[in-house]
Amino acid sequence: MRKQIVAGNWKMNNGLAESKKLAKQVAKKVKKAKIKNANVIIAPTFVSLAGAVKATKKSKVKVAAQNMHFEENGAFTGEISAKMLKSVGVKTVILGHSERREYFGETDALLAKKVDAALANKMKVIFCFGEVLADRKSSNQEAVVENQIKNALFHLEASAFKNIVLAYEPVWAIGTGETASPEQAQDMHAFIRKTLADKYGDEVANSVSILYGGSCKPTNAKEIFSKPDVDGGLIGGAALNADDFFAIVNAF
Ligand SMILES: O=C[C@H](O)COP(=O)(O)O
Repeated sequence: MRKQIVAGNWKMNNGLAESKKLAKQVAKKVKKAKIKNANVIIAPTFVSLAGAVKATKKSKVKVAAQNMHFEENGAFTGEISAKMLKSVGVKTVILGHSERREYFGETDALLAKKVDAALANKMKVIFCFGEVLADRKSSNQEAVVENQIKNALFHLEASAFKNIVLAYEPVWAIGTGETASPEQAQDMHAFIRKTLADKYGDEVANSVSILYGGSCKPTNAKEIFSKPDVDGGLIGGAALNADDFFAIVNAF
């Protein structure tokens, strides 16, 4: 059975104290509710990772980074490597978020290198992709998504997918309040699974969790998560409030 996952991407929000507080609140709620069927992940900024790891130590909540560099160390001012993330207890990293692609020029080729570095360091990857509004309007969304996946991931062996979670995030739905409809999400997730199956076979395709991201809220999560190929969510704004985030976790 595929893992059901709800991951909160805190983006550039919260200092250390707020991050520790929110991490503790999430951990407490997950523990109290004895959540078994959903894997819960939070992704604070780099400066709060160690604090969040400590704050969630006795819970099942995992901590992820929002980005990393593909090199181990060296003259890369402002960057953080996989080994550094692991040194503070972080074993999961979000790669390919549309904000990284748009504002920091991250390309599929660069992302392929980051994915390789994360996997070589035995980290888990939440790999994001998705089309912009113009692609959707021109019915080009499947071709765009297929290329993003192929370019960054299809050099990998099938076994690598044990450590990869995919996150489909239509850019037009991120932070806009405009969610993809459950049907749009399902159609795309089924297409993504077929793309994987064509290359790696059904066993791999059916084992990879595919998350939906983009204005996912307590009010719409249940309907989106009820679709057969949607295995959870990558949550932005609603992950900054413990009650809202937990309501989404509880949507399973
Ligand atoms: O990584 C999370 C996504 O960008 C979704 O953000 P949002 O829930 O604020 O739309």
